[in-house]
Amino acid sequence: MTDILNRIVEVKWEEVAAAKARRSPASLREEAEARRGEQLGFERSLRASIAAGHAGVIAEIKKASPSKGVLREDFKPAEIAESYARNGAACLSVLTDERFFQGSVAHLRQARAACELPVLRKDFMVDEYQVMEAGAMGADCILLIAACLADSQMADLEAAAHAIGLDVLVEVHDGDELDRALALKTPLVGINNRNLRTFDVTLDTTLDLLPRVPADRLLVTESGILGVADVKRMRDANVHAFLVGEAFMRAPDPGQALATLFA
Ligand SMILES: O=C(O)c1ccccc1NCC(=O)[C@H](O)[C@H](O)COP(=O)(O)O
Repeated sequence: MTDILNRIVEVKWEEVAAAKARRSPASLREEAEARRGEQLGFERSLRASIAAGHAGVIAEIKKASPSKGVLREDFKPAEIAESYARNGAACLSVLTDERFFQGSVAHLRQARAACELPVLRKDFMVDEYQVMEAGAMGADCILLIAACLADSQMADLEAAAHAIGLDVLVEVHDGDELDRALALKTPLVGINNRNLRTFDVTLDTTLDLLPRVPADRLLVTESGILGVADVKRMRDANVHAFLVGEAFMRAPDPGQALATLFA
């Protein structure tokens, strides 16, 4: 049976083909290249927050997810972004996938315009066209998920992102994916505590892989950070960068939830 990750990737290829028919890759690349230099420095902002003694929080803006359904009915990306910025987020992560997460490019644009924080385009990248879209829409960073990319695809997508000024967060879930991610140039390595095929979540994923992450990489623990005990467990293990979605999206004031979680 096709698992959800395979299904998402199939849909992404369909979307890319349709998008290329609407607008040529050359025209899109021109717009992305014209925006080179406008990026706010995703990695820089994370590192600055940590160097200042805070957690480096990538605060996510997502309306829904395949594992949890709708997380937030009252969904206003600009207000959420502004609240995150006021409450100490280092960066934003905005879902742009429509089919599975009810996200959109408009959400990213609204969030980016509402504050000064750098933004990750959170989507399932399979083709360089999507990287150019990210640059053109004003993203500062893209996500590469090792579970759905071959080595050569990851390297090509990373090179395309760097060429237009975007940072890259490479996401892994096990030792094999980590080895493959470490062959890339990017220092940003996300360890996803959620298995994207089964949806099982355990923070042990980060703790188990942590000793294998070289000191020159910036490790981001992703998913399943729900309470102060989770944050403490990670900080005690010397993990200082976090990608958090659900815990904030379910709160009446997402920024206030961030401040409480990382007090
Ligand atoms: O969240 C899902 O259900 C999901 C399913 C399939 C692929 C990716 C998925 N989520 C993406 C993420 O990893 C999270 O949005 C992100 O790490 C934040 O996680 P959380 O704090 O648990 O919302």
